[in-house]
Amino acid sequence: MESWPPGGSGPAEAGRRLRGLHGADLAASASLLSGAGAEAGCSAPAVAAVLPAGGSGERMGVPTPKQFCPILERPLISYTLQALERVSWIKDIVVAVTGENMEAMKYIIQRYQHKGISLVESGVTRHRSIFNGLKALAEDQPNCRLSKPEVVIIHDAVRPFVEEDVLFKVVTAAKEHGAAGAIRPLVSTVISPSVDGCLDHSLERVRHRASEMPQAFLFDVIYEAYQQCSDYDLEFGTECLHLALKYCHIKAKLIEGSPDLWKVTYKRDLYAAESIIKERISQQICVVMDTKEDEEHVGHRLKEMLKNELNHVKVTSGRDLQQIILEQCYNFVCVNVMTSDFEETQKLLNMLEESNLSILYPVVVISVQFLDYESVPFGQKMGNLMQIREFAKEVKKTNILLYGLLVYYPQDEQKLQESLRQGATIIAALIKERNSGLIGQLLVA
Ligand SMILES: Nc1ccn([C@@H]2O[C@H](COP(=O)(O)OP(=O)(O)OP(=O)(O)O)[C@@H](O)[C@H]2O)c(=O)n1
Ligand SMILES: O=C(CO)[C@H](O)[C@H](O)COP(=O)(O)O
Repeated sequence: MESWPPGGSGPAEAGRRLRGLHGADLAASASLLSGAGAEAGCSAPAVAAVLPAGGSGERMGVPTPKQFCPILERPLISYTLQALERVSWIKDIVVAVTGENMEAMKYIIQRYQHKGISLVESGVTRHRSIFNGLKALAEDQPNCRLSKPEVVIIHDAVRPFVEEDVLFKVVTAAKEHGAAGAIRPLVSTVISPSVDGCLDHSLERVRHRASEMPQAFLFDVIYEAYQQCSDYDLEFGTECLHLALKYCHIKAKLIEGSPDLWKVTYKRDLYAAESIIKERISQQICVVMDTKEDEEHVGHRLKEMLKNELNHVKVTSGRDLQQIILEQCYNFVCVNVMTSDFEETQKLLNMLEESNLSILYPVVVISVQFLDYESVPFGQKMGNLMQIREFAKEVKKTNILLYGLLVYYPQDEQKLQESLRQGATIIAALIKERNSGLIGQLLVA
């Protein structure tokens, strides 16, 4: 059985999971859930999640249902699954998809190595899809391989940025109150039009909230509500918390959620989601050198320049590459001062390929060479460096984006400073943009 509070597995995983959880919240919730014994790692409530993913995404206005739209070449739903499956105390995840998309969903699970996912057929409305997911978890179903959880999380497949802390809060609150859901302040005021298209009345914005996801329920409460509810509710309802109130008299606890919980609905939301993901995977850059670092070293100076250029980003040295890969750093700058080939870059690429790091996100590798006209003739240098195109094509197959950067290395200190600054700007742009159209290019600073 999983230990509670969450985060009881391997150190790297645990570190990742616990980010964003606050000690006081954890302690309070742990004791709330289980009485004494929080410090000893007491038993967790059995928690499962149901993800409705059977919609057609009409408002998105593209033929592909939005949950399958690619973001950095990976379907949106895979990000949501990733966010839920990394939470160790969620035992089962049930995804409701249309029969038509069942095979595509199976492929996504296999391709991105998702674990603990069960599929059920969705219904013609969101409520019906959720009900199908709940049925799969209920005890009274024949041939059911899933076990009935104490608490069930309901979360839209198209809300990829759900964090463990909000899941933890809704589950904890559901255990106490029977139901709980994330809310956000309203962005716009809600008004009611009359039949003639004129304003009937408007709501006082500060007194209302937008209901978001995730929501969590005692399983028996929400299952009972779905069993009791009318066809009208199943057809036109949009709020699970409302069903718990209407049919089980449960007043849901409302939990303040983060702005990233919004539901991907329109095309612009895909662009926003892509930007958030790019931003998140660009927070750490590992600089690998082909020589020992010292302060005067041109590679070291480039690294310092990079730190100045990206002052919110963690720039580390690649001394322990295995560890850095394990910590999920997605950006590598391979600085070649002593050599003018790709030996070091190739070693790094091999390690990355073996690690499978790039299964979920594109990994950027920038191979930096210095151009000193006085020691190596330009033509000879270029001849070597053009091989980068072939390497780049090869590693692109495993989702590694390889770029080349040639930094001019003049004797004049001021000019050198300028080309290092330019190099750092190019590196920052390549990492931020992750443009697969530019792979294999040799950019010059
Ligand atoms: N019959 C349906 C309809 C919706 N959903 C899911 O419910 C979530 C939230 O619904 P919504 O944003 O409305 O999705 P769509 O119905 O696909 O979008 P639209 O209303 O624009 O058509 C989505 O993950 C969607 O796939 C579902 O499982 N089954
Ligand atoms: O925001 C929500 C919480 O209640 C639901 O995600 C929303 O109601 C889904 O409804 P629709 O399918 O109409 O977008």
